[in-house]
Amino acid sequence: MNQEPSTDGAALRRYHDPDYEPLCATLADVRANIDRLDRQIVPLLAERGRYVKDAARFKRDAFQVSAPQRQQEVIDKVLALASEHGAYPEVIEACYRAMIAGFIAREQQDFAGMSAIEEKQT
Ligand SMILES: C=C(O[C@@H]1C=C(C(=O)O)C=C[C@H]1O)C(=O)O
Repeated sequence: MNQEPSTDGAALRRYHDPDYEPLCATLADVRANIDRLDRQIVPLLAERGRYVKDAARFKRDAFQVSAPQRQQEVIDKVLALASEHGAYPEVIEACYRAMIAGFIAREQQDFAGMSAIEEKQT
């Protein structure tokens, strides 16, 4: 029978690593911290999305909206940050690839609803 874990009981397992320092006494405490971080992460993603929207103003076509070279730069940059902060690199890469795909889909929609500004002749 599948059952969700108890949130208020004591730990049921331990890590073999003798240096592992537990963070929380209960799963409820773990989840309260995850919820606290999610409340910080989502507003940051909303702000990131507003900058992605603004980026569309500077582009000529769908290829420029996609900007694959910049995408790779972002992945490389966040993998370096992951290493600096001890984050799981495969999780960070998967999150960012999914996130950028979502942002580009939105940016393509935004782009389609814009009109070009006539360029001044010099
Ligand atoms: C925001 C941009 O547009 C797109 C979105 C990106 C992102 O979410 O980081 C990166 C490159 C582009 O695919 C940009 O060109 O900088």
